[in-house]
Amino acid sequence: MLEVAFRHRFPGLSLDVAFRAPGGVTALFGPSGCGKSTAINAIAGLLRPDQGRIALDGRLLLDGATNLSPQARRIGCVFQDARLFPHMTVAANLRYPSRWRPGAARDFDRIVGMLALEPLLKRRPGTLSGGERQRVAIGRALLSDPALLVMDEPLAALDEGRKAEIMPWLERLRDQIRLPILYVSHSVPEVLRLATTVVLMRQGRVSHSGPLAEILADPALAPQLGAREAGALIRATVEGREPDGMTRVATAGGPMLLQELDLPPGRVLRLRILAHEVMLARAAPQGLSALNVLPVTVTRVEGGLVQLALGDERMLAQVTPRSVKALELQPGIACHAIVKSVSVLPS
Ligand SMILES: Nc1ncnc2c1ncn2[C@@H]1O[C@H](COP(=O)(O)OP(=O)(O)OP(=O)(O)O)[C@@H](O)[C@H]1O
Repeated sequence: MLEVAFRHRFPGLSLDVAFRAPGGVTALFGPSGCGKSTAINAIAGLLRPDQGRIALDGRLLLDGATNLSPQARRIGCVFQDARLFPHMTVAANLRYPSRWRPGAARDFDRIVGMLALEPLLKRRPGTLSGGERQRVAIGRALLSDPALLVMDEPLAALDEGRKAEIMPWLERLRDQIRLPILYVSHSVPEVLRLATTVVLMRQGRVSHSGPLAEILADPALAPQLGAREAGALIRATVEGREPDGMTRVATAGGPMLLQELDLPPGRVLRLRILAHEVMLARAAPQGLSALNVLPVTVTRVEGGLVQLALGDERMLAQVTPRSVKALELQPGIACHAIVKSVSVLPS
């Protein structure tokens, strides 16, 4: 568990940042200039805030009397620009952290294998692609034997192809190494794929934080995430294949049909249902082409965004203010959510 609380004043911005990051991937999300990099720098020991307390797994990194050096904090950093040493080979870059952490050398082969760095070892950073450089930067951060990895927009400088190349490595870090990661991003798709917890920042402050699914299903937070991205993430379990090839899944609100998925029964998935792909009806609709109609109860209405309870999960529907009135949508009203399209994310 990372515990962060600090204040710092820059000429144009006063920061007052407080949050906790449990295990898994915590995404620090917010508009440009809100203070995300400053928070990362304070945690990594690259900036001393005016005041504050930062602790990692109960180990004090910073308070009025303590200010551990970046090396002593056991935090591996990966930035947007890989920040490799240009005059050193990839192997020498990777071995660099073992100067102050001799134990890290033991993990060299394992991490080189995991990130498929073997073919790059003799090359210099200038000869690598952006994606390869980031993979080396991730390897170097892991070889410092960190207790936490902080990544400040590690994919921002890469094109879509290179991003797609790196993403599975990040998922492996999360799922196989189980290293806690603090991940700064502007990108909702990245956050959706990687994060377990989200910390939303605005103008130097944390406005909200919580589990990813909870943050996504909060209609009041949709403007901060981007209106087009408003929508929920719900769990589903593959049940089986229908005779026409469609896949039947179980959700908290009952069964749903998805396009053909080559996945065995029992596999757990996450379904991304965008608010503008959901229509609401007070009576059970008949003669619809949409396949998925789920019984839901309205839990909140914020403007045109309606939060719905689907069993113990929450989803969102985007409707017009006129429909809110016409359907008399208010908390407690039972209705039917017609889901026009769903995208499937791995669990
Ligand atoms: N060393 C500094 N001196 C003065 N102001 C600074 C300094 N570092 C950052 N700032 C200011 O503090 C604010 C927060 O910057 P920060 O880099 O933390 O934002 P950010 O959320 O990471 O932005 P981005 O997403 O664009 O990287 C900005 O207004 C920035 O100009």
